[in-house]
Amino acid sequence: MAEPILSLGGLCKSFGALRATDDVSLDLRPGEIHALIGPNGAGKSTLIKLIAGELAPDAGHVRFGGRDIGGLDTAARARAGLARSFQVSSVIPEFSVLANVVLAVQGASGASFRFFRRALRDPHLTGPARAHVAHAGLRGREDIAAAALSHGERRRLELAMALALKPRAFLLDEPMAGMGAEGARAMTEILSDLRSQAPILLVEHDMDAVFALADRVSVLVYGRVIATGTVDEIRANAEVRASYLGEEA
Ligand SMILES: Nc1ncnc2c1ncn2[C@@H]1O[C@H](COP(=O)(O)OP(=O)(O)OP(=O)(O)O)[C@@H](O)[C@H]1O
Repeated sequence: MAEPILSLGGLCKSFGALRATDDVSLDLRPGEIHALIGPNGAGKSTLIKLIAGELAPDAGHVRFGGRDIGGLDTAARARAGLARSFQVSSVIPEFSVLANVVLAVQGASGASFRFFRRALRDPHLTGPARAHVAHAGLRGREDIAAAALSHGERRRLELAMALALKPRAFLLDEPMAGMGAEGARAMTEILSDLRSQAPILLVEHDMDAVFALADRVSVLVYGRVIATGTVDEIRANAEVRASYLGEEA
């Protein structure tokens, strides 16, 4: 089996007396979508923050690309290839889709922003930017101002910008949130393709999307992983059904 890109071992985080993360160990392997599900307050967002470096664990480790990244701050983790999308966004609303992605490509290359007009004509920047736009499902929307995009398209733009960082793994916190059925279906297709670029740790409440996408699912309840398995295994798991999915699953 391929070496995991991301692995968590014995992670713990308490807020006062509350154990939000309780001895969590799981991993993310190349090419997969690993979904993290669980009831409200189960600790999903806390876990994502521990991985991204926004919170420090009380115990345990986060390994990424074969090394312990516990000592790295959020920015250093992002530079190392851990892409966290849909939370912080540097989209410039007045700029076109392509210009926003060109800026992201330019930023990722470490170049200065002074010659932005020239950047928009530089094929070394526009070539990759157009490819990221296409991968994120926005082909044909390159010249539209970001401000004019629908909510779902804006998320796709953020994905395109995240791709510019050449991520080695995605942490996606509720990418379907606030989308209608059509938007969620489109995003499901995009994420399905995206896993070939970099594996995805996906926190999502939309169970249709999770069951359609996930190669593996981990179920968090009260900060603990109560089960990890394929979609079929998770649907058949009596403890999961009792504590989370209910009988309709
Ligand atoms: N900064 C904080 N200080 C105190 N308690 C916190 C803090 N952040 C989270 N919690 C608590 O930790 C628990 C886990 O919260 P978390 O947001 O990680 O859950 P979640 O699974 O992401 O929930 P949801 O599905 O509703 O987004 C909750 O009981 C929450 O109230």
